[in-house]
Parts: sequence; structure tokens; C-alpha cells
Amino acid sequence: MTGIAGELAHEQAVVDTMYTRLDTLRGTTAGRLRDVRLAGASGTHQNRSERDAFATLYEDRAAQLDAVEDRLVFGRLDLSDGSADGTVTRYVGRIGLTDAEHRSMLTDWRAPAAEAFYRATALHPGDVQRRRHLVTKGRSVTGLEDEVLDLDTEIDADALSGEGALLAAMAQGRTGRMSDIVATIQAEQDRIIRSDLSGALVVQGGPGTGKTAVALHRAAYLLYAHRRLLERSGVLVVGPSSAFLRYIDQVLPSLGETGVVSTTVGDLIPGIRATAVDEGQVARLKGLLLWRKVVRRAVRARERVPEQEIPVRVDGHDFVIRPRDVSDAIARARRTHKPHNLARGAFVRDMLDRLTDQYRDFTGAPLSGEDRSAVFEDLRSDRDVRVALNLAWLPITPERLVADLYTKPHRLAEAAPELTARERRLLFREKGAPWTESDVPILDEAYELLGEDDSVALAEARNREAEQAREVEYARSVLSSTGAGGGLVDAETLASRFAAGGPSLTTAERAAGDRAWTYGHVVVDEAQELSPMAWRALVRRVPTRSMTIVGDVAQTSSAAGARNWDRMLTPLLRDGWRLAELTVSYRTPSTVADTAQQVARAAGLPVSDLRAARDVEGSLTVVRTAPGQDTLPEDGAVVAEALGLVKELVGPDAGRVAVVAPSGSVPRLAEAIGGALASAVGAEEAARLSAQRPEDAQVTVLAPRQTKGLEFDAVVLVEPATIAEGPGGTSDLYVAMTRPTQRLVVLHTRDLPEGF
Ligand SMILES: Nc1ncnc2c1ncn2[C@@H]1O[C@H](COP(=O)(O)OP(=O)(O)OP(=O)(O)O)[C@@H](O)[C@H]1O
Repeated sequence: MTGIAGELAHEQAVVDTMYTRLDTLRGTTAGRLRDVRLAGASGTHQNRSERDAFATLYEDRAAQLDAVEDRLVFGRLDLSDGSADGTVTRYVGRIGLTDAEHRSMLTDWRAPAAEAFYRATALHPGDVQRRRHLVTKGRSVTGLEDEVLDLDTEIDADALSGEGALLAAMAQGRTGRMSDIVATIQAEQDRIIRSDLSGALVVQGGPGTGKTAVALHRAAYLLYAHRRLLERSGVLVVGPSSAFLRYIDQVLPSLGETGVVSTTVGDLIPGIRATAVDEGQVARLKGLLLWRKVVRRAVRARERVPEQEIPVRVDGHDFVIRPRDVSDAIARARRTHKPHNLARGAFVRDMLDRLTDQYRDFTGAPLSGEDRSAVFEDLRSDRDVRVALNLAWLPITPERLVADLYTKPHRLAEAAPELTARERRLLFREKGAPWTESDVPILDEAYELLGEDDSVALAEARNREAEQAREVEYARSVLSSTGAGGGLVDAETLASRFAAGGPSLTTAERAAGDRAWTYGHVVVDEAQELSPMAWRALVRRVPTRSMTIVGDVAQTSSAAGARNWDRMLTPLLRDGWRLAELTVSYRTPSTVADTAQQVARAAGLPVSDLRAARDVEGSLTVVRTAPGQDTLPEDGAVVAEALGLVKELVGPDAGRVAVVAPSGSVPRLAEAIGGALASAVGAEEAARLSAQRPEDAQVTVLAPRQTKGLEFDAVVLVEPATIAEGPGGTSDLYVAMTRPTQRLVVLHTRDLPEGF
């Protein structure tokens, strides 16, 4: 066999050995897991927790080995090894593999040795003579794409690497789940992915430039490059909605990483569910950093000096709670710098001491230690004393503190004099109203300042710490005696899985359940939407300020969000952040991307430079139709357009079509399309499509805001002028226009916004 067939056969043989090795490793891991499980729940407590820990370890490993099945090997580098004509070959894949003799077979894409696969260019080839992309389907090699880098060829500095593989990836039908881009990462993306762990890295880029993809690959890279550090502290990914988190939730597992916590700002506090949304002014007001002061004042308002003396009678003796004493005791308790609920203990003790002194003064004789304690206890258990001290220093939950600000106008007026009466009225709401996403950072602030008044939990935590120190020692000895670990887990992590009594929780599980957890790295997507208060809540969770922040200030739709990174981040991070930009769109055909940019620029949005990697013939259609309800295009025309695209692009495994319309018309259009589906694609296919979960649906109708971060093969955009007048303005229109990978069909009855 010669030529391409010979090359394919050769690569197939190589790929076969990699899969054989993968299968062997899977078999070994499954065997170990079986053995551990067979050992059962008997034995000493220590035996049981040790088995638990190893079971989790092998489960993680098994999940990792399962996740890398698809496109295990995707690249090959031929490198000059320095000798006269010598070349070494290195294969690049999803994970690193070594053979039974520990010789490297496959290089993990994140290893320094794989960097050249993404970075080498004709201009800067380094040692690379040839870069080869292997196209695989299942376990078969179906194609090869070579780039020869050491020839004196004409150099195009803008060239895309592995263009064929890249274009094929871009042309694929969408499934509703984001896939990884590990085989076709481009040089500008790779530089961001491998950028230093320290400090905050802000990635600004237009729609479709791969910001989300890059942020997730960077998380996987950092977990690989700094495993010891990040495995214990964990990585948090923050996204704009749970639909978005679901859209991206397969990417990290497919890169072999399962232990990352993902959340929205609304879900940051375990136990609090934010089910409502604030719009416009209210969202903007609740996002202001002013709430730092407001919450602090609201807490201070619960530390109150009475205006007059309060007489109390305990056991037949008269005591007086004096304003002077309360004021002194408050000042001393504040000096402990503990949160309000925790400093309360100091306040109460101080006051009870003062009252006990009053008893001593009545009797005119010194008290023995025993007598003093008895009086102290009598005072402590007296109801009137407790009520009086509570009035002076009220223990209060964060939820109650914040709810009082919204439901009791005098509380807000007292805590937020900076707000106008009108602004305060906007914030008013009825008792029992649900929490909104913009309440969560305010609640988080309240949690910080109030603390949790749980002395029992504190004592337990102290015990656990002592126990844990003993277990770390033990885990170290286990690791060295079994040779387990292999970079997957370290002694502290293993020890924490031994945690006495509890189930064997992973770092991610423990972190997700702990409001005060501090992470080693935080990734923030669609970061332009976050308010200053939301930033404050996030920064609190990463004391090292090691963050990856990705977003596009031209796509901001929240009234509390950012139009300028500097203005948003400098107050929080000072000069601890750096900016990187992405400039090539891998989603939207250039005709569509260019039009979207013109529209955004005409409206004065801060649009980044954007060059689309490819164009698609016939990608933009603009049709003026007869007006129907609310001067929007007739429903019938929208349905017909959408169903035409469904027939053409939606298949059993892939292909997605979205109608994006002004929010008021969404339910109506969804019903109309649902009703007409069977006539277009047959009853069986219509039933299959209708049964899909809304987040994954291949045919869907959405308001512009709901499409943020998502993508579809085709989008039918209904009445751009009305969308641009909606709450998110032209930003929402810009987002909606840049969702399709193949086709944008614009239906309108009114004049189009400027720039079309
Ligand atoms: N190097 C690449 N190879 C293949 N596909 C890529 C590459 N980079 C990005 N993509 C694809 O381009 C699409 C857009 O990527 P992504 O969603 O990360 O962009 P984004 O910048 O976050 O967009 P938006 O701002 O609109 O949310 C995705 O389908 C992604 O898989």
C-alpha cells in the first residue's frame, strides 16, 4: 500500500494500539473497583473509610477513561530531533497514555510537549516539520490533514491551523450540547488556555470567537498543570443560566475532568433558590456596590443602644440595663471584628458581667467565684433580660435582614439614605416574595457580615480539623504503600475522603455545599452581565484572585452589567487583571457576522474586531412580510420559514433551528410551530421532537435574552426593530443575529434597524 491509503493504514495501526491500551487500563480500573466493593462494608471504621476513598478514586478514573473514547487520538507531530535527518514522532490526544513499560504512547494535549501542535506556524515552526490532524469516526481513522511547516512556502500569517478539520467541525450540525474543540484549538486560543494561573485573565471577544470553549479548556488545562493545588481547592465555573450550564456540561468530562463545580450567580448560596428576575432599574440598583454600606448599616441597626434605662427584676432583685453599659458593650463586641451573630456572645457576656456587678454593688460585699457564676446564670436564663439584650443585639438570619430591607420602608430608608425615595419605592416588595438573582449577592454580603450563629457546628468543625490532621498522615502512608495517586489525588484529598462518619465526598461536592468555600480558580462566562455586587460575591470566593473572565461588552443586556472592563474590574481587582482578545468567529458565516457588526456599530455598541473563519453561501435572507398580530410578521409566515429549515437541517442526531422573537410572542409562536410540526415532518418525527427537553430541543422558540451563549444551525429572527426596542436593546439583537452556524432568516414588517 502506498500514498494516502498506506498512510491511513499506518495511522489506523497506531490508533488501534492506543485503544487497546485504553481498554486494558479500563479493565484494570474496573477490576480494582470490583475488589474494593467486594470487600463490603465490614471491618473497622478506618477500613471502611479507606475502602470508600479508594472506590471514589477508581470511580473517578473509570469515568475519566470512559469519557475519552471519542477522538482519543487526533494529532501527530513530526519533530526534528537535532540529528542530521532524524525525526521523532509524537501523537497528541485527549489524555496521556504510557505502555506497560511506562514509555509514552500518547501525549496529553495539555502537556508542554503538545503545545507545538497548537502553536507552531509556518512563520514560527520551532522543531515541527509536519503537523498532522487525524480525523476519526469511532475507532476508525477516516482522514488525514497535513501541514508541512519547514518549507520556504509563502507565509500567510492569518492562516488557520488544521483548516480542513476546523471547517469540518464548524459545518457540523449542532446537537444542543457544546462539544470540545481539543483537536482544532487555534494559536490565539491556545495562548489564552495556557496562560499563567495567577491573577485574573479577561478574555474579550466577539460572538462565536470561542470564549466559552477557551474558558472551559483553560479550566481543564489548569487542573492538569496545577493538579495538586486545584484538586484540593476546586474550580468554579459561573454561567448565566442553568440552560447554559447544561449546554456546556459535557465539555469538561470529555476532557477527562469531572470535579468542577458549575453554578449561576443565583445559585451561589446553598439553600437559597432565586426563582425570579429583576429587570432594568431594579436590577441596576441591586447591583450597586452601595449595598456594601447598606447591608453594614442594616446590621448595625440591629446593634442598638436603648434610649432609656430598662429596669428588670430577677430573683427578687432589681437590675437596670443602662444605655451607657449597652453602648460600651456594643463597642467592645464590635472590636472582636467577628460577624454580628458571632460577636453577640461577647456582647451578652459583657452585659451579664455588668449586671452581675450591679448585684455585687447591692450586696456591698465581694462575690465568691461560685456565687458570681450562679448570679450570672440566673441573669442569663431570665426572660426579661434576654428580651432586653436581644433588642440591643438581635440575632438575625441573612434572609430576614435583607427581606426586612425590601418589605419595611423605614428599614431601607435608615440603611440606604443615598437612594432617592423613588428608588426605594422601586425596591419595595411584599413579604414572602421570591428571591431574585440580583438578591443573591446582597444576601451573600449579609451572610458575611452576620455569620452563622452555630456554635455547635463550629465545635464540630474544630473536631474535624484535628481528626483530619491525623488522617492526612495516615493517607500519606496509604499512598506510599499502594502506589496509588498517580497525580489523580493527593494525600490531603484522600484524607478528606476518609472524613470520619460522613459519606466520601469529592472536593467538588464539598465545595458545592459550602457557601464560604474558597476556590483555587474561578471561571466566569458571559461576564459582561454581572453587576458590581455579583463581582464582589465571586471575588470573595477566590482569595488568590486567580480567575478566567470571558465575555463581550457589546453583548451586555443586563442593566447592571459592564460596557467597559476597566470600569467594572479595576475597583475590585486593582491592577491584578490582564486582557486578552479573540478575533476570529468560528460560529457565524461572515455575511451574517458582518451584518450583525454593522447593526451593532450603528447603535454605538463597543464591538470588538471580528473576522469570520468562513462564509456559507445563502447564509443571510431578509424577507419583508405582511403584518400580523402586534405589527409583527404574520405567524403563518414565521411558521412556514421555520418548518422549511427544520425539514432541511434537523436530523435524528443533530441540527437545530431556533425562532428568536420578541418575548411577548414566544408562547404563541411555540404553540403554532408545535401544532404544525407533524404536517411538515410526519407524526413520528414530530413526536420525537416535541418530547425533547426544552434546553436540548432541536426546534425551539426563544426570546433574544434566552439565546445568550447558545447556538443553532439556523435562526429565524422575527422583527429586529422590535427586539432592538426591548429591554436588552440592540445588544439583544446582536446576540440573536450571531447565533446561527449556517443560516439567518430575518422576517420583518417594520423598517429594519440601521446597519442592515
Ligand atoms: N478552535 C475551534 N475549533 C472548532 N470549533 C471552534 C473553535 N473555537 C470555537 N469553536 C466553535 O465555535 C462556536 C462558538 O464558540 P463559543 O460558544 O465558545 O463562542 P463564544 O465566544 O463564547 O460566543 P458568544 O459570545 O456568542 O457566547 C462553538 O460551536 C465552538 O465549538
